[in-house]
Amino acid sequence: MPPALPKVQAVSALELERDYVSSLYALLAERISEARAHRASVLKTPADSAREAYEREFAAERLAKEIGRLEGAEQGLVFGRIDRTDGTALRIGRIGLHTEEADLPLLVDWRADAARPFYEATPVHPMDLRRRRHLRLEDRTVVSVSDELLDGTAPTDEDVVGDGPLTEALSARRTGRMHAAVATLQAEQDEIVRSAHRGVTVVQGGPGTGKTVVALHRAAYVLYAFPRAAEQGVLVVGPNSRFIDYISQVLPSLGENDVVLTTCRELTGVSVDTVGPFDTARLKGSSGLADALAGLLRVHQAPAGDFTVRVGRELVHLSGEEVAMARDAAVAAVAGHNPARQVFKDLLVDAVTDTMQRDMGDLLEQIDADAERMTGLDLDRFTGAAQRRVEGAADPGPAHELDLDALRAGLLDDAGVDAAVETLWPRLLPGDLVKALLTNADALAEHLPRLTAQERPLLLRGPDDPWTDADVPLLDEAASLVDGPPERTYGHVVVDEAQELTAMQWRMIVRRCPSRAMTLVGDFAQAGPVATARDWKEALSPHVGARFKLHNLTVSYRTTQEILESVRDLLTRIDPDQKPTRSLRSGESPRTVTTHPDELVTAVVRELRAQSTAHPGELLGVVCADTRVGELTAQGIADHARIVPASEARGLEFDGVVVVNPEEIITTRPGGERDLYVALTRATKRLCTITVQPG
Ligand SMILES: Nc1ncnc2c1ncn2[C@@H]1O[C@H](COP(=O)(O)OP(=O)(O)OP(=O)(O)O)[C@@H](O)[C@H]1O
Repeated sequence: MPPALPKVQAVSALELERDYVSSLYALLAERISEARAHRASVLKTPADSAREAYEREFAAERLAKEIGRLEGAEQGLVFGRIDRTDGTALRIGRIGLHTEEADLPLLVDWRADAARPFYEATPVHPMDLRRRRHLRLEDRTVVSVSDELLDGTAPTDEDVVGDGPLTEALSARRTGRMHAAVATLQAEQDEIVRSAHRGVTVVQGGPGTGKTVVALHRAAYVLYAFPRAAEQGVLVVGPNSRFIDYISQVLPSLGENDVVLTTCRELTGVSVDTVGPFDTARLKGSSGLADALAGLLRVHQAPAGDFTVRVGRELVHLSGEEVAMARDAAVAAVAGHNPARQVFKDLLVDAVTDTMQRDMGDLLEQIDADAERMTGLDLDRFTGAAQRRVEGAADPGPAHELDLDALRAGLLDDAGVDAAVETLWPRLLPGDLVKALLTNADALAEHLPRLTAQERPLLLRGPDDPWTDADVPLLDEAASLVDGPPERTYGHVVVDEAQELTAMQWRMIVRRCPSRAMTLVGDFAQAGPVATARDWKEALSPHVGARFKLHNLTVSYRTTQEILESVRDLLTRIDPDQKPTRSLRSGESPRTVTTHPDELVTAVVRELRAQSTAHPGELLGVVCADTRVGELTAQGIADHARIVPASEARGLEFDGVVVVNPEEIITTRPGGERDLYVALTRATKRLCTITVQPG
């Protein structure tokens, strides 16, 4: 018989918390209806001018965001409570809630400084806490509480010392969508999330060590704690749309809807749906392509030569030196070929008017001098005095002065001048620049001299070939060279699975983050075949030198100890320097099933059936070689589990995973052992590998 007392304690603590939490929900509902009413009244206000209409829209949009923020926080609104040794208590939740009457907030936002001890206090450093309490809610009701006593005192009637909430969170069933870990963020994660460091933060760690958790909570923290960065916006970049979908609910559930979540492919708005061969993609990812595009651009910026333009009946000539001066000044004045073209044109027109003025002056002086020589009269004085007598006007100045402003304006509008400028400095489209490089073997040879003769043809394409994935960063590079820096930049950029980025993709990302405030998380042991860097230094040094702060996460919250052990040899092969990760969890030993090639699908179905019968409701994933997806889908595997091509498995997780034909995963893409390592580390509970025995 369990002792009666703890049960009574638990019920009373639970009821106490239930009352408090329901009053918080009532307050939240009030805030939401206030915001809705406010928005409705703003929208009803008549606007007498365009400006007023704009202001009204702006206010309504701000209120819509506020409503979204409040609604987003509804699920699991409150999850913690800290009791200080001075007897005061604070409730910790997804957002803060205050009333004017109360001195202390009724609910403290998890990112507020006051909430820090909830994450960081330990029995060794209790941070003036007596107790940390976790609340678990279902819908809007507290269903359990669990306390940790931190000051060494013995539990009293009001404490409920139970199973760790982290263990509970980790063993919960997966849903196919990532959830916020805000209630159980661990101290080593919290330290990174809450760091005051504004530069580049790098987080590395093995599979399941919470890198994505840290990245997303960091994004939410930045929005809360760094108002300038928040104002400029936060961008989160992930490896593919499947992953973006997987993480898409985390930030809204933390009350943050204002983050742009995207992939490199979608960042530019160029639409592509073709993936090129790996060798080509890897070459296109190298930074040499940026130099090549810049080099090729210079060919289109008055590389040499003089400039002659017809003005009326005159031909005006500028020397090669004058043209070069205008070119250098234009390039220095403004970023982007097309904007600089305008400056170049202005400078040429200035030079033309100067030349005309000079020539005209010379000509008139020559006429004056000839006339004086012949007549002995000072013609300037003579004509000036005569004119004054006629008009009664003041001295109009030297007779040879031109109306320079009118001349300049006329030249800027002149089609002939524009055509002459166009031959020296043509207007360009970004795609034209990329095509000019990739469709021309001579341009490739000239601008990519370091590539071997075998490599260069891999880059050649036909003028009408569709753009591929690997062309997107080239088009983006070309856009920045041609039109100047991107219009939309961000105050903070978060990159997940950052090991996947090529040098050209890094350039794309960094270009959008002028402040270089970034949180980058990844694991180079999981790098795919196109990744160009082998470590953070190589990836980041072109952009920030050695100025980045590196954190290591060493505890896996996903993968069981047994699974980690089963991939240890593989890890040593693909990344011998990587420190082994330890897991908080243990579970079943991974299993291997061997089957005949013709029986592969049957074996997969049998395994999935067995798993779903033994563990109903659990989320199952089948990871296979990309080339195998079609067959498994056609055979109805998707009725039992999610089918994930190995190339898109990074970052995802399932309760149970079936890895289909590891040999095939290894051989389908270059560096396939890394794909296999990723595939084998996706399960939270159960891993089964189905191998094929030839013949
Ligand atoms: N503090 C935490 N509380 C609860 N769950 C956590 C915590 N930290 C991590 N997890 C869970 O552990 C799992 C793995 O976390 P996450 O996906 O962030 O790891 P990762 O390092 O990004 O993995 P990968 O290298 O495979 O991309 C997720 O289900 C996540 O929710």
